[in-house]
Amino acid sequence: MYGRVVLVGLRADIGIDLGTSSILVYVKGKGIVLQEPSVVAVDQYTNKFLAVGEDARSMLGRTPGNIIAKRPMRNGVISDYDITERLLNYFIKKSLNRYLFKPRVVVCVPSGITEVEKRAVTEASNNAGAIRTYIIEEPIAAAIGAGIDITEPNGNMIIDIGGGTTDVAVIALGGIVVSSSIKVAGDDCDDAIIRYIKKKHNMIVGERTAEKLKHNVGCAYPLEEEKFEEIKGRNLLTGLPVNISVSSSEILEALQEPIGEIVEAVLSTLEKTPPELAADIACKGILMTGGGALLYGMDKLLSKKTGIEVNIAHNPIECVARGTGKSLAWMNLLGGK
Ligand SMILES: Nc1ncnc2c1ncn2[C@@H]1O[C@H](COP(=O)(O)OP(=O)(O)OP(=O)(O)O)[C@@H](O)[C@H]1O
Repeated sequence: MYGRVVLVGLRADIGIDLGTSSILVYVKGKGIVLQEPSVVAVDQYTNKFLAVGEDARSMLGRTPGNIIAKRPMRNGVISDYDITERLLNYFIKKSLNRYLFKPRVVVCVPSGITEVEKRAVTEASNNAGAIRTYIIEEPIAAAIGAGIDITEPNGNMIIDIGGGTTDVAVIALGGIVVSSSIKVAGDDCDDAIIRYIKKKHNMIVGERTAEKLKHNVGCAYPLEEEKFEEIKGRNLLTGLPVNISVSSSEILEALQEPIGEIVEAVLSTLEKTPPELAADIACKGILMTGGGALLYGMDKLLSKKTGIEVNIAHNPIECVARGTGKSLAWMNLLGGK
């Protein structure tokens, strides 16, 4: 589905969804050409990249002493500047095989990030090879990617649940009217599962096992039929490897805290929404994007708590990248640096 784009003699404009969990690259005229986990494996003595993306992800928690597999983005912002810059450079080169001019790049960032953090993203992108970098906020990109006409005067509510951040925003007339961005999302759900398994089963499991449990039997709302998943880990007391079976209702219990914070963010954003726009949202419903929207029952739970219909966008993981890509058409309005 994804492939390298050969562009010779053209300016290549690209949109990048620089996510905590994954990086998606959109090339103007081509669509999404690349989607990889935002993970790198680095030799800590030579500082050399040993693996990037999917190959590096499979090394998480399994590397020998001299290699570290890490995510350079944490909670939606750059936690390791140098690695992020090199990662961007790698993905820009990988998505554009040959081009004469340096690309103009639109990078999508969470709505809550500071001016200093925006500057860090812009610098990392420019140093990675962009001739000019434009910033777009995640809820706007998510809404465009989900096919919403953001310029209309009606209010639209978007909930984007990613790996590191959850962005909740009410959009009207092309701008964000009220929003809230919290550093609680999919990764916190994985951490909550790790803590729960440790406390309840005296067992240590890694990030990947926790994420697998979340994907396969995780839920935010009780399932009609209980599901089970076998997992492997290490017993805390004996230090020996063990297998256990974990049920969906256990994961439901484990996720209470992070899910509760996401629900709170949605309710507080609704409380701050001007009445006319709130009425539009009540009529049209709320739209969810991001990988976290795929957690079973998240839509049902939010619908129950808000009393408003909640829908999941088509292909929610790609929405932000698609919207970032579509915004390339009017990037001059974004005022890049
Ligand atoms: N089927 C699924 N069920 C539950 N969670 C899922 C599912 N598929 C993906 N996710 C979760 O979605 C999250 C990643 O979503 P996404 O790719 O939208 O985030 P991101 O853009 O990288 O992060 P951010 O926007 O916070 O920087 C991960 O936590 C992942 O585990």
